[in-house]
This record gives sequence, structure tokens and C-alpha cells, in this order.
Amino acid sequence: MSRAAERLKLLIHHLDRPPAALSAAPTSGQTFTHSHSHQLRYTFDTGLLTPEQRLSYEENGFILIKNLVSENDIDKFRQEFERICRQEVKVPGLVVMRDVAISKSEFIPDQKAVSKIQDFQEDPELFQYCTLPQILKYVECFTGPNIMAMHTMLINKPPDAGKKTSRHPMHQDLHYFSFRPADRIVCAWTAMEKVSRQNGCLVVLPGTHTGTLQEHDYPEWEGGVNKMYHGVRGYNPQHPRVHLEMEKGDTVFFHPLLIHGSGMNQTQGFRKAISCHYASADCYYIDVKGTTQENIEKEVKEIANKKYAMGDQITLKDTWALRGRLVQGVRTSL
Ligand SMILES: CCCCCCCCCCCCCCCCCCCC(=O)SCCNC(=O)CCNC(=O)[C@H](O)C(C)(C)COP(=O)(O)OP(=O)(O)OC[C@H]1O[C@@H](n2cnc3c(N)ncnc32)[C@H](O)[C@@H]1OP(=O)(O)O
Ligand SMILES: Nc1ncnc2c1ncn2[C@@H]1O[C@H](COP(=O)(O)OP(=O)(O)OP(=O)(O)O)[C@@H](O)[C@H]1O
Ligand SMILES: O=C(O)CCC(=O)C(=O)O
Ligand SMILES: [Fe+2]
Ligand SMILES: [Mg+2]
Repeated sequence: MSRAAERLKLLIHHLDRPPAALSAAPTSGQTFTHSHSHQLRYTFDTGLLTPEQRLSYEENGFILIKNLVSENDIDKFRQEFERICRQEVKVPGLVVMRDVAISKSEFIPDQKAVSKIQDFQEDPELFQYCTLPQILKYVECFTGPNIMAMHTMLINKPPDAGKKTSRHPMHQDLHYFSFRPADRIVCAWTAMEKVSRQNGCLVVLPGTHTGTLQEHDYPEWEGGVNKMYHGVRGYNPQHPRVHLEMEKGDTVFFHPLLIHGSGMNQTQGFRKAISCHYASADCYYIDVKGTTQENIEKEVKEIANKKYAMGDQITLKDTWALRGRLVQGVRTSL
């Protein structure tokens, strides 16, 4: 038995009972409230993850799986993205974002102006990504069997226009989410081409998923910041960083409290990745009033109002309930 496997056995005890009732409103943000202090808190044994992989996720908050999505699938996603940019297909609910540095420019051809599309749950071609069986098999290790696709994104990080606006500040995705518990949420992020430090790969601070949700706000960057690109206020700059260089099809799964960002794209190409945030359907919504998430709720409300004239009654929770789609099991709560 390997060292990791032995350690795991020690840690587990009688583990792999299902997590403590998720829908019972907990008073703390923790899923497990047993007396055992050395339990695996972040993963389930479905027979897929090796002991080493489970330990690694428990300790680091992310796991990288090489070559998980086929070239053929990725090429299909790329083609659909290009059709959307050329406005050959119209997708209900889709949010299109352009980089702030070029948003006012008149000289950029259409398909190059799009830095990110969000909420493609109504595009059958792109949504296939969220239902890929090989992705869901991993997702289940973090969420359990009832799985909702909550947020979808295709990121087309543009060549930096010279103001460093192509960077994504260090943040925790949980800042945007009004559902819990955090441990039953996971992001799958797949490189659609080789991503390197040069074109702005993901940068993560391993282990930060064991902390709490931090206060987020716009970073004070001279060249400007994209809409809603909030960053963690005062994270420790000494914390070790890991640059996740990946090949086309490689997929990283990471915890929503993991502090991460992405660097400047210093190449002339548009660095592409596709991602989905999944949550256990057994999660529950929270009211973010009076929390550090009030600032993002306000912005989302403004955008939802501008786009759909939804009135002031809409909450962050409503926008998530509308966007979420069941991809496996039963829609129990979310
Ligand atoms: C059913 C309910 C649906 C609710 C919809 C709400 C959607 C919000 C999305 C919520 C995202 C949260 C999910 C996060 C989950 C994981 C974590 C991900 C972290 C992120 O990536 S968050 C960052 C992404 N943020 C966004 O995508 C924000 C949503 N984007 C937009 O609303 C629009 O793209 C935007 C930026 C407002 C542009 O609108 P649009 O009207 O299409 O653009 P115009 O050219 O007309 O410009 C209008 C105005 O905005 C300025 N502008 C344009 N682009 C940007 C930019 N990138 N940054 C800042 N400002 C921008 C532009 O200059 C214009 O300004 P004026 O002064 O001239 O009016
Ligand atoms: N001066 C800075 N202040 C705040 N955040 C930064 C700063 N520089 C980089 N970041 C953040 O760190 C992450 C990586 O950005 P950056 O482009 O600087 O890459 P890097 O990790 O420094 O790598 P390289 O040295 O290759 O540029 C991004 O999330 C970015 O927003
Ligand atoms: O730069 C990227 O591809 C990832 C950005 C990110 O972390 C996010 O949108 O939440
Ligand atoms: Fe993120
Ligand atoms: Mg740097």
C-alpha cells in the first residue's frame, strides 16, 4: 500500500457514509459536524478518485485531470462559440462580455471583441460540455449524486491591449454564489487549447479552500478592471502560488473558496477555456443581506434589471434558481 493510501485509511475511519443532511439548515458553514476531527470533508469515495487524488484535493482544493475532454468535443464548442460571436445563433439568457479596454473601440471585428460568454445553459451544443459523463463522474466525487449545473462560461481571454485588463484578479467564486454548503460546489474548467503562463493560465493559492469567504471588491488597478471582476481584499501575497499550465482537454476541478485568478495574456491569441460550476441539488439558498456578498448582489440585480426589467424584488437567489439546470439525479432543493 502506498504511503498516501495508508494515510487515507487512517483518516477515514468509517468514512463514506453520506454527508450530514445537507438541507437541514446548518448554523455553521460546515457540512460535517461529527466529533471525528480527521475526516475527509471535501470528497466522496465513488471508486473513481485514488487515495492520492482525494488527499490532494482535501489539502489543496483542486485537482487536475489530464486529457479529459476530447479534441472533437472541444472543436465543436469552439465552432459554436464562433457562431455565437458572428451572431448566427441567438441564445436566450446569454450574457456577452467584452474586455473593458476594447469595449468602447469601434475598430475591433466582432468575434475578437468577445472576452467571455456566460449562461449558455440554453445552447444545446455548448451545454453538452456540462453533461459529459467523464466530467460528471468527477463532479459527483465533490457534490454527491444529485447534480445541478449552476453557472456556465466560455472564456476567450483576449491579447492584452496594454493596460493589463486581461488579468482576472484573485478571487473566490463563492463570492458570486448564494447557495451552500460551499463544500458541495465545484468548478470544472477545461483548457480549449494549451494554456501557459504566457497566455494567462489559472493561478491558484493551494489550500486556501480551507479558509472562509473573504471580502471582495474591485482592485485598484490603473488600467481599469472589467465589470464584476471583484478581487479578494488583502490576500497574503506571500502565499505560494501555482500556475496551472494545461494542454487542450485537460480539466481542473476546484473548490469555490480556493483563491485563484488568471494572469495577463501576453500572446496575440485568444486563450479559450470552458467551465461549469456544479452544486449538489441538495444545497440550499441563502439570503446575502448583511454579508460581504451584498455588493455583488447589487450589481447582479442592476444587470438583471437592465436586461430583463425584472423589478427590484429580484434577489441573487432568484437569478441562480432561474439559471440552474439538473444534470444528474433529482432536483431536490436548489
Ligand atoms: C435570469 C437572471 C439572469 C441574471 C443576469 C445576470 C448576469 C450576471 C452574471 C453574473 C455573473 C456571476 C457569476 C460568477 C460565477 C463565477 C465567478 C465568475 C467571475 C466572473 O467572471 S464575474 C465577471 C463577469 N462579469 C460579467 O460578465 C458581467 C456581466 N456582463 C455584462 O453585464 C455586460 O457584458 C456588460 C459588462 C455590462 C456590458 O454590457 P453591454 O450593454 O453589452 O455593453 P455595452 O457595450 O452596451 O456597454 C455598456 C456600458 O458598459 C461598459 N462596459 C462594457 N464592457 C465592460 C466591461 N467589460 N467592464 C466594464 N464596463 C464595461 C461600456 O463601456 C458602457 O459604458 P458607458 O459608460 O458607455 O455606458
Ligand atoms: N500587482 C498585482 N496586484 C494585484 N494582483 C495581481 C498583481 N499582479 C498579478 N496579480 C494577479 O495575480 C494573478 C496572476 O497575474 P500575472 O499576470 O501577474 O501573472 P503572474 O502570476 O505574476 O505571472 P507572470 O510573472 O508570468 O506574469 C492574476 O490573478 C492577477 O490578477
Ligand atoms: O481566466 C479564467 O479563465 C478564469 C476566470 C475565473 O476564475 C472566473 O471567471 O471565475
Ligand atoms: Fe473564478
Ligand atoms: Mg506578474
